[in-house]
Parts: sequence; structure tokens; C-alpha cells
Amino acid sequence: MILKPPAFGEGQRIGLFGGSFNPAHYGHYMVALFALKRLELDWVWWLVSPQNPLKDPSETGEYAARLASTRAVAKHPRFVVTDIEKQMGSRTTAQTLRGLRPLLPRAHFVWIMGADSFASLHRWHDWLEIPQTLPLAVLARPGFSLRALGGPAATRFAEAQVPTNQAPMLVTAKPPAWCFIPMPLRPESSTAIRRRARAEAT
Ligand SMILES: Nc1ncnc2c1ncn2[C@@H]1O[C@H](COP(=O)(O)OP(=O)(O)OP(=O)(O)O)[C@@H](O)[C@H]1O
Ligand SMILES: O=C(O)c1ccc[n+]([C@@H]2O[C@H](COP(=O)([O-])O)[C@@H](O)[C@H]2O)c1
Repeated sequence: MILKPPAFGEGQRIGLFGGSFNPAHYGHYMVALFALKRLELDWVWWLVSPQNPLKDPSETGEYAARLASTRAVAKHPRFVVTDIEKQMGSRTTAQTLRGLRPLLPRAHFVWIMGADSFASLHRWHDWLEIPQTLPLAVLARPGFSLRALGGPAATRFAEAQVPTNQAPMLVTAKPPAWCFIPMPLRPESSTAIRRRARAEAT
């Protein structure tokens, strides 16, 4: 199978924003926008994940619907929504990054995640491989930022923390490197949206 990644120019600065997006919401939009601005990126690629391996498939929903929801939310000239993980048949982020390895030297990539994701990074498959492969940008999320900053990943990679005021150099930093990016906190959550939808349907 021929992999079709989004088009990009050599040396460009690209944020990879992985998510289940079941559904995508305005919190996701603001995370991507803040990452775009604070990290001085050229593009944010929204990677719609086929299945978060830590989530039950019943929480994940149909892929086509999540892709459509992500496309509806990610409306910005610098955002690209991609099904590249589905094309690769990837089950974990480490596997995705292995699949993207031929692209990595051609541009500057950074992984974008909310503080809740960084707080649980130590539970991801082959998790140590991820910060060793590319820099990580950790965006504030209500209730999770302190936990992320004191969590196992932050502790394991304490020496690799880039100060927030140096965020624009994160994407060209040699991994491991990670940076906490404060932003106006967004209360949206896909779980809450799904719960509301279920309640309204009954
Ligand atoms: N409100 C938010 N503030 C900051 N980061 C967020 C927010 N919502 C989601 N994210 C981040 O966006 C990425 C994709 O998240 P995801 O699609 O799981 O949304 P979610 O709202 O956390 O969904 P769920 O409740 O189903 O877990 C993750 O890195 C997550 O940390
Ligand atoms: O690789 C893993 O083990 C792993 C575990 C949890 C989450 N992830 C990835 O983290 C991103 C956010 O997931 P989610 O479900 O919180 O939106 C998405 O790209 C997932 O594939 C990856």
C-alpha cells in the first residue's frame, strides 16, 4: 500500500495532533491553535486515531464519523486532517512514529498532546520510544496540568524540559525534549459530549 501523507515542504515545522476525536470539539481546536501559534508551526496535522489501545472500542465510535467530526472542527488554513494512522494500520503511537520515520528527517515534527495524555504517557505502548523520537508539546487541560508536571513522564524526562518561554525552539530541539504550554483552559471533553447526547436521546 502506498502511504499518502499530507503534503509539506522540506524543513517545515509540523505539529502532529493525535486523537480519538469522538467527537472533535472546540477544546481540540484551541489546543491546535495554541500549538500552532506558540510553537510557530507551519502546519498542524490532526491524526484521527483508529483505536486508542487504552480505550474500550465501545467508547471510540465509528471511524468515518470521527473523521467527519474532526474535519468539521479543524477549520483553519494551517490545519490538515489525516487518516494516515488508518492507512498504516497503526495500533499505537510508537508504531505510527516508526511508520513515519522516512518523513521525520525531511521536516521538523513535534507531538501535540493535552496534559491528561502526558500524565498517562507512561501507560502507552513502548512509551519511552516516543519522547526519544520527537519533541512533545504538552498543552494545559483543567485538572491535569499539575498531575502532568509531576507525573512519571515529566520525572523520567526532567532534564529534557524546555522552558515555556523557549517554546518556539521546541520543534527543532534534539529529542528528548518537551515543553508545557499554558493556554486559557478549555472545559470541553468528548466523554461529556457523548454523555449529554445519550441523556438527550433517552
Ligand atoms: N479540553 C481540552 N484541553 C486540553 N487538551 C485537550 C482537551 N480535550 C482534549 N484534549 C487533548 O486532545 C487530544 C485528543 O483528545 P480526545 O480526542 O481523547 O478528547 P477528549 O475530550 O479527551 O476525549 P475523551 O473524553 O473521549 O477521552 C489529547 O491529547 C487530549 O489530551
Ligand atoms: O500508543 C499508545 O499506547 C497510546 C495510548 C493512548 C493514547 N495514544 C494516542 O494518544 C492520542 C490521544 O488519544 P485520545 O484517545 O486520548 O484522543 C491518540 O493519537 C492515541 O492514539 C496512544
